[in-house]
Parts: sequence; C-alpha cells; structure tokens
Amino acid sequence: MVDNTSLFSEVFQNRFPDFEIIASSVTEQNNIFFASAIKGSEKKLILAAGESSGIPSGFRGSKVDDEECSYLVCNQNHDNARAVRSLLSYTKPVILGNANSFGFGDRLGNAGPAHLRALADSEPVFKPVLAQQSIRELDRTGRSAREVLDAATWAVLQEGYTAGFGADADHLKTPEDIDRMIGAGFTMFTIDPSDHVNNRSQRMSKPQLLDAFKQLPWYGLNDSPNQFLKRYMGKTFRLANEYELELSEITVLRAAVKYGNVLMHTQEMFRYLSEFYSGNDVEVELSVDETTHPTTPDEHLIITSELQRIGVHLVSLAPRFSGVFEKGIDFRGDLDVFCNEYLLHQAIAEEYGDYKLSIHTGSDKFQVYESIGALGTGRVHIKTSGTSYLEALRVVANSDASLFREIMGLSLQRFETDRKTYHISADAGHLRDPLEYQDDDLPKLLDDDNARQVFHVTFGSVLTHVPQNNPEQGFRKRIMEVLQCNEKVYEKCLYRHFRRHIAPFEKK
Ligand SMILES: O=C(O)[C@@H](O)[C@H](O)[C@H](O)C(=O)CO
Repeated sequence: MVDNTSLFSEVFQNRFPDFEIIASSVTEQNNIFFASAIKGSEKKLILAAGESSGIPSGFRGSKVDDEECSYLVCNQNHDNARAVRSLLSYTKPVILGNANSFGFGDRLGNAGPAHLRALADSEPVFKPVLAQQSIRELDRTGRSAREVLDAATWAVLQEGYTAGFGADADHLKTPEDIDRMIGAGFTMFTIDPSDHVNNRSQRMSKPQLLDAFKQLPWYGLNDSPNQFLKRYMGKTFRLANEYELELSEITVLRAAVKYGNVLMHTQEMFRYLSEFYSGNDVEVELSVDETTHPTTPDEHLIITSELQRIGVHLVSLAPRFSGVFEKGIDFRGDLDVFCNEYLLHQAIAEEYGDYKLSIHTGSDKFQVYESIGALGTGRVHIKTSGTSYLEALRVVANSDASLFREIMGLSLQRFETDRKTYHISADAGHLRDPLEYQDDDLPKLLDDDNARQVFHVTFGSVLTHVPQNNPEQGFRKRIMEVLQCNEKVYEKCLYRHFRRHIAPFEKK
C-alpha cells in the first residue's frame, strides 16, 4: 500500500518537475507535508504542502496556491531551520547519555547526509553527534554556532533520520565560549582545561612538587593537602576485579600538581553551565587530550574521583592516550601499550565515573579501531572533524585540478602559522610546488601523511580566502560549487571513508 509520504513525494515531483525531490526527506506533520529538494545547481530547498492555513507561520518562502493545495518553497536558512525544529522534534539535538557515539565534525556544513548514511547502514553501534565544531574551528572558518546546528537539522530532515543526534560545542575554555554555543541550541559541552594543566610537573623534583602542591587552590576545591593525601597516598584501587592501581606518594603529588588547577577550572565551568543554564538539558565532556604528556591511568583515577567529590558529572572524558594521536593520520606507536592502557582507562571510567571514554583526533585511527572494536568493552565516543574536510579536497583534486593547486599553494604558505595549537609532525618540505604535480597525481596527495596534515590544519585560511580583486571567487564558494556539482562523488567518498571508521565496531 502506498503510504502518504511516498504519495506526496510524487505530488511534489509532479508539481515541481524541475526540482529533485529527496524522497527520504518527505514527512508529514499535522496534515502538512515537507520535503527537501534541489533545484539544479541552486542551494537545497525545503518544500511545504497542505492547506494554506495549515502551513506553520514560522516558515518563510514563496507561496504557490493551487486549487487543492498550497505550497511554500523555502530556502534552507536559519529562520526556516528554527521553524523545522519547532515542528519536527527529531530535527533538534538531544543529549545522548551513555550510548556509544560518533562525532562527525563538518567544517563545510554539507557532509551530514553522508555521515548519517554511513552510520545508518551499520547496526545501531553509535549515536551520531552530527553538529560538532570547536571554538578554534569556528574562529578559523568564521562560521557561527547556529550555522553548524542548522546544517545538522537540514541533514537529519533530508535523510529522515529520526533516532536522535547530538550537538557538541567542542573545546570550550571560558564561560563566554559556553554562552556562544548554548544560545544556538548545542546539547553537549566539551570543557577544555588544557591551559590549566601544569605540564612542568612532569620534570619537577619531589621538593618542587611539595612546594607546588601546597600552593594548589585547596579552598576552592573545598579540600586540604592532608585530606587529599589521605584519600590517595599509598592506597590500592582494584578495577573490574582484574587490575590494581597502587598510588605512590610521588604519583599522587605529581597528579595533584599536574591537574589541580584543571579541577578548579572544570568545577567553575561546570557550575557556570549548571547554574546559568539550569533549564537546558545538557551533557558535559572533559577533554584533557591536548596536553604535552599522556594521562596515566593513575592520574585518570585521581581526576575522576576528585570530579565526583566536587560534584562534576561527565558523560565522557578524553584522556591523552599513550602513543601518537595526530590530526588526519593513523595511530603511531605501540598498539599493545595503547590497548592495555585503554582497558585500564575504560575500567576507571566505568567504575569511578560511569562515563564514556572519548577519543579525540579520531580521524583515520584505523589501527586503533581494529583493536578496540574487537575488544567490544566499555563505552566510547569518537570525535572526528578534519577528515571530512580532506574528503572534500579529494573531490576537488579529482574534479578541478586548477582550484586544488591554488588551495595547495595557499595551504603551503599558511602551514607554519596554522599548525600552531595542533599536535602534528608533518614536514611540508616533503611536498613540491603544486605546479610540479601532474593532474592525476593530485588526488594521491590525500593519501600522503604530510600533505594530509598540511591541508588539515590550514582549513581556516583556505575557507576564508577571498581574492581582493574578485570577491566572488573565494575558495569556500568555489569548493562548495565543485562539491555541489559532484555531490554523488562527494557523498560516496564520505560514505566509504566513515564506513571504514565504523565497521570495526560492528559485531562480527
Ligand atoms: O580541529 C579542531 O579544533 C577539532 O576538530 C578538534 O580537534 C576535535 O576535538 C577533534 O579532536 C576532532 O578530531
């Protein structure tokens, strides 16, 4: 039996023959039908159809009145995204809780449909965090938090994905960062206290540690040096009836000095979010992945115990894992050491924090996913972002060699500046002048680690580059046009790439 939505897919198509109606998007609410559509090379649209009086007032568009039916042809702009979210609840982000989740950072705002398809074709292993951008990414691309959230709403509507998605305001360092993101409707808040990690503690002698230990913000933490030492020094903590962590005096002192101010700052950010936005349904991640030294399991145990004591509740925590996690390339290091520590971190997260482990810089870590996917233990959040931008550049390299060479030229120029604050080891000296590559060799650069990292961290310079003599020819506009003309290829690249990330977690 033909259901209403497939019937209306035909109605829309017959009424607008020069539009491509996206069948997966057709939905009905209060006898009004909606569909995502594409009109030639123009931006995607949203169509509404029904009795004229029935079309909700929040939608803005051009009206077409037929005898039996009225239609509204709307641009996918912010006002219409808000109207969609107020009408179709599944297009609003929600908190995901303890469910395994996958962060699909999307610096261009057009990768969402393929992200959802890569996930939908797997058994329900992950919930999608479809809107995810860090303050650093927004500052570098010039995009707003609402643009990121709207892109996720349009993707969910287009794919007819009704199972719920998250929205991660990533790497927040100040209360102002929280204000900037929560106003757009984000639901997950990743606190980044890395500026408060005392990395010097790694090299401190015991006298230096004792001196720094006394100067920690004990009053703010409602604690004292002696009470802290009594809780941990010389204590043995059993984990999952399998592991034991015995905390020596020097370990406890070093952990306190390294993370003491992190706890204070995290408490302040958590209280700000909880008190100023008490009406919002939110969840919090703590990310200490961008520090100079790995987070040891001993340190993780102390951090999570202290967070519990000061009333900070997390949905996930991102430690700095051992081994080399760099942007845009696979894991480097001893995979056995990583897996052993991962299991310890998982046991701590489960037993002392009841939260997920979060893997940042999760793009392209295929060796890790083959290992931990097979383990099938614990709960995990995986965070990716730059890798979707690299797949977009792969399409540009295959479709518009001239544009790609221009982008590569700018990326090489900007690399040494833009690489700051990113943990990468690429050597641009291995790359040649863009003009020295044959057209056919350009796409292969997206499989070269040095080139991947050069492109990965220069996204901001590229996406905000507008030639003074020709403002209409900015790189972002040209990239989006190439992707729009090659949408099926782009979606196939993204789908294939994210299936490779997700498949290792599917039950064999
Ligand atoms: O580039 C960024 O700022 C973000 O993508 C950030 O690195 C994010 O937390 C991440 O780890 C994505 O892989």
